[in-house]
Amino acid sequence: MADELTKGLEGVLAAESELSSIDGDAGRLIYRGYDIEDLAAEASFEEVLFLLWRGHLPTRDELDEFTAAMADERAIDAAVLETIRSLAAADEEPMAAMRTAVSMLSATDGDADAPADDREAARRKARRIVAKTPTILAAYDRVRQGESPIDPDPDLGLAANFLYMLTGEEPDDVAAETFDQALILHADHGLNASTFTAMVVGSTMADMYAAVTAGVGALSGPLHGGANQDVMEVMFEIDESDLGPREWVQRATDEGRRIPGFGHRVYNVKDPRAKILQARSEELAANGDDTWYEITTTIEDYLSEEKGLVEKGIAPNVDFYSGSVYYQLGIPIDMYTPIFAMSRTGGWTAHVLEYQADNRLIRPRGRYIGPEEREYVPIDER
Ligand SMILES: CC(=O)SCCNC(=O)CCNC(=O)[C@H](O)C(C)(C)COP(=O)(O)OP(=O)(O)OC[C@H]1O[C@@H](n2cnc3c(N)ncnc32)[C@H](O)[C@@H]1OP(=O)(O)O
Ligand SMILES: O=C([O-])CC(=O)C(=O)O
Repeated sequence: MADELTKGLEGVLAAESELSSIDGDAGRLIYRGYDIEDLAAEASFEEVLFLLWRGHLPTRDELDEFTAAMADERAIDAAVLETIRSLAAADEEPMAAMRTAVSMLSATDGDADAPADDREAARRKARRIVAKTPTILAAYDRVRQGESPIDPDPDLGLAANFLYMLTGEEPDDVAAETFDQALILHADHGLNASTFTAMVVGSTMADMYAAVTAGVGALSGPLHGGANQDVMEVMFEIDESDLGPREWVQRATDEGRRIPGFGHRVYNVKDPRAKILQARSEELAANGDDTWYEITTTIEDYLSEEKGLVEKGIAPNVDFYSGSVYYQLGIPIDMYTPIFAMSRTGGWTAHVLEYQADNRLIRPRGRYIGPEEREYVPIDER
């Protein structure tokens, strides 16, 4: 047995998957063979979910049926709504509220008692989780602002319906398309930390709710999904500072501060999703306030030209430009990571379904470096 320790499991091959592939040197991401750029330009989030779960792009009829079935599952139980109210009253972080509410969904799932190897029941649970998560998040945001939750509109796609439930107004085409594209871009990304977490839980043949709840927890950290909110916080800090963006980043990097939204375990070049989100951010800025777009590009230019970080492979990741896109869509900052999670539920569930179909318990080992042998001393003699 190899005894080499690979800290952070970097580069360790732990599973085979047909779902997504990343070329970290070329900056390329594909879902089941389709380039992310094509999917972002042409597909809808529902089409991508269908692709991830079923393995092929849907026909028009398949997509219509699938979209309607997803829309049918959007409503959440009154007890879940009650819990959302209590969490909002306690001023819980939205990611923590999401974690609790997603876990609670199993209580009213008609398939809750199905064994984990019931593949069809697992698929239905996956669909329900992805359909209900936007309803949970929109309700949470409204309730904490003293507003009533808005019932889902089955005539709207998942992305547009989320914005509608969040704001009470049907989004215009630009907002709906931009948001749909953001969901596509975040849906899957190989064995990232939260997907791997969900897979580890799934590999015990625990159910889909257990796996996704664990995934939400893993995504919440600032080294992973939490970075998109931190990017926006940095931009506010810069906007309020006496320093310009270049001077601010210079000081921050001189102090050894990590710049959120930069660096990635797999990409050695700019993340292809960051390029697409940058273009959307630029478009939105051209028709509104360009403050945030300007700050992000200035930071990127500085880190590239002055620090050579981008050339060293510490380049913008997906979180760097999503913040300014969401901000320009009027979405509250602490909802950015939950939105990431809302999209990634698609990837988590797809990986759990795929892994469980040919399951083996995931159980690595750790090297023990504690004392070899010590004599137990009774408590009163210590
Ligand atoms: C959706 C996602 O999860 S994408 C990632 C979102 N997270 C962020 O944006 C947070 C900021 N980025 C980071 O902390 C890291 O780049 C991670 C966690 C994403 C990747 O981490 P790892 O692959 O473990 O790289 P590691 O932490 O070992 O960093 C390697 C080197 O790059 C430097 N580095 C990495 N990220 C950054 C950054 N954002 N700013 C400045 N320097 C950085 C490190 O200081 C380190 O330098 P050193 O070798 O001189 O000590
Ligand atoms: O892949 C990773 O390590 C991080 C991640 O989830 C992403 O970039 O979407």
